[in-house]
Amino acid sequence: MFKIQTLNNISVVGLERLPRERYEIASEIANPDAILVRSANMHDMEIPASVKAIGRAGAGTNNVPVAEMTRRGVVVFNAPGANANAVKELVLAAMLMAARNIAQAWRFACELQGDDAAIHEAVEAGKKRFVGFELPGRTLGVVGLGAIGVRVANAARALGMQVIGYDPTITVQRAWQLASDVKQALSLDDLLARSDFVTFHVPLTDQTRNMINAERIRVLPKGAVLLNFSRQGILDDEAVIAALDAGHLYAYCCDFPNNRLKGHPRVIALPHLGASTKEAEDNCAIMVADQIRDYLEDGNITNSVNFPDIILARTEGYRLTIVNSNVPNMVGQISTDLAAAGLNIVDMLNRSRGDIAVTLIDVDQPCPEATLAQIQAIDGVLSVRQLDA
Ligand SMILES: NC(=O)c1ccc[n+]([C@@H]2O[C@H](COP(=O)([O-])OP(=O)(O)OC[C@H]3O[C@@H](n4cnc5c(N)ncnc54)[C@H](O)[C@@H]3O)[C@@H](O)[C@H]2O)c1
Ligand SMILES: O=C(O)[C@H](O)COP(=O)(O)O
Repeated sequence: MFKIQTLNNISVVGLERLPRERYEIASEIANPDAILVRSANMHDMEIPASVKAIGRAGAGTNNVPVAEMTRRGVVVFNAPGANANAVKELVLAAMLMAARNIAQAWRFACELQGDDAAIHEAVEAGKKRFVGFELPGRTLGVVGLGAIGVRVANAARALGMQVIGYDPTITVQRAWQLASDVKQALSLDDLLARSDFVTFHVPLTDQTRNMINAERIRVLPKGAVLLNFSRQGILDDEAVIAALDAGHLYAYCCDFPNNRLKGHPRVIALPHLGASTKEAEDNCAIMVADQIRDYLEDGNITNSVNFPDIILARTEGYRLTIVNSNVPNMVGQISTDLAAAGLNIVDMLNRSRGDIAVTLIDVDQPCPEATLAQIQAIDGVLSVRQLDA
């Protein structure tokens, strides 16, 4: 029986991928084998030694102590692209809300007083305060052309906007998906100088934290709109508010309200709704549940943010999953221990990523506890598991 701890609400259709006869799932459970999480902050929690895998039912893993988990041999999965359409749709909605002053106009309409004739009169007198502008011909700068950024860029092209992208580490797959008339910015400043709207779709890292500060905002044309549906911390909120107050920025739309942003007349701050659609929640939960199950039951790894992909079809016999440092002679030492125990290797695969390597070994008989302990004791081995036949 595998034990799964959930730190946030995870869609039921995902949890149903983990059959009840093999999985016990609860928000509080002793010695879990794996943790399923959305945005709960795991940096300050004690992660039990029993944990072998963490599944982030979403994209960003900045709430998970990934480096520490790597040192412990714990695989961290996410659900790349599973919520990208949901975020794209919210970004488009926010662009339209900013361009047409929808939040301010709606607030105005909600506060109208008097009988219907008085309201009608106030509407016709007041609507001139909310005159907006249209999107075709305006330029959208997209920073980060991954699963979300590419979808936003292509949708903006379909709305008649000019689109410029900036992503120094774009993958070949994403470059293929991008509409061919999306222009490439030479640098972040090049993109900022040419954009009426700028939207950010990068992970929060030491490199992206505060990538938009007061100096960078000055590079933007007057009247630009910034959109942050990526993470709090990528833009310097104080600098954004100062630029809004000075009239340099037209509006700021984001998914991360705080005391400074909420209530500001030129800020549309939503309550982290980017991935909050039924479709996205289901997609993310299904993806990570399948990945966790494949790892716990068969040692296979897909969509990990810290471990290599490794997939070895299960045929017969017993499987060992070994996580070790990516240094010479690990496989040699492991096979020597197996040979000494008289075990025959039926199939084997080794994959590495950075400092970490994973070895899957299928053997014809169960591996004795003493041999497992011997392998675990090899310098550089982080974890050893024997999986059921
Ligand atoms: N608001 C929400 O609910 C919500 C939902 C999903 C994702 N997100 C956030 O959006 C981020 C992006 O999600 P995604 O699914 O597109 O991820 P992704 O990994 O598919 O794409 C991220 C892209 O950013 C690029 N990048 C990294 N550093 C960069 C830099 N300094 N400059 C320019 N580009 C850079 C990468 O090369 C990659 O192409 C997530 O990490 C998460 O923080 C928020
Ligand atoms: O990185 C993500 O996928 C989003 O921020 C979604 O977070 P959520 O799962 O808490 O909605």
